[in-house]
Amino acid sequence: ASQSSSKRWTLENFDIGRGLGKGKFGQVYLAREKSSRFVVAIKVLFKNQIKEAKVDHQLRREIEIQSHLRHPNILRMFGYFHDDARVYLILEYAPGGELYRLMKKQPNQRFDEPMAAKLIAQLTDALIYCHSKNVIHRDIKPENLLLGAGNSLKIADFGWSVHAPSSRRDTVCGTLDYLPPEMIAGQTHDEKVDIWSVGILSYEFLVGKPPFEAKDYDATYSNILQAPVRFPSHVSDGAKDLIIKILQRKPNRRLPLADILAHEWVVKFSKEAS
Ligand SMILES: Cn1ncc2ncnc(NCCc3cnc(NC(=O)Nc4cccc(C(F)(F)F)c4)s3)c21
Repeated sequence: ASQSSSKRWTLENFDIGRGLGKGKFGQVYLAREKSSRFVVAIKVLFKNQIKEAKVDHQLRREIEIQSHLRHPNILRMFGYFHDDARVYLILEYAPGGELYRLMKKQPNQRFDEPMAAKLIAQLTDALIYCHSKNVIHRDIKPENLLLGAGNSLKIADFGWSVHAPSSRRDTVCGTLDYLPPEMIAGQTHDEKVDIWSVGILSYEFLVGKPPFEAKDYDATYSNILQAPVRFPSHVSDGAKDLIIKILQRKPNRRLPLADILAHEWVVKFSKEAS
């Protein structure tokens, strides 16, 4: 396995299987390395699209950051290779697929407290590890969360990750729902942006939609900056207490990741079989 990070891979080393999903920049395929028969996922990115979007520096940073991360709740990147038109990311295969698909299949399209707490604990554990390496993910949202064996959570796609602190220059693309006030206001930000995302996801796992969701970009933008968080009546007091302590607009007031793991609601429900 040591050779895997330095070895020169080519497409000929793999049998390519079914499509696993389609991203903005390319498709992901199930694949098997021929000599070892090891199953992986391969994400194919088109060089011209990467250049057009001026994100090649982000891709290089992702590959660099991912090659040093090792955690059970972070999807591994085993290596990459490229040909004249495409870049191929060799990734750990997550047999449970995308988390949001599992959530949509649940009754009321939301998780029960034991499942939600288990996912939150794993996500928090992975982020404690990232932050210990001075890496902030910055793009924690259901689309970037996959499920490994036993519905274990896997954070994927470090395409937006940076070393803290950072003052993002690239424009935000896609949904605002998971971004904290300081990022949408284009201010400097640090690893506490990921804590905010844990709060947003905790709400979404339990309610079925993110707290500041609105009909359009401007309404979402203003909700993130000033709207109070409102909870449906089925959300327990313990869960409400946790979410309110995380979704603090001032980054320094947010519950630190270690305190999220130690919160009584998380401790109580992440141990229960779901
Ligand atoms: C769907 N699915 N089901 C099972 C399964 N198993 C494994 N993986 C899956 N999906 C792929 C998950 C990803 C992991 N890392 C990624 N990285 C990325 O997509 N990076 C990236 C893209 C475009 C542009 C940039 C750039 F340039 F802006 F930086 C960076 S995507 C699976």
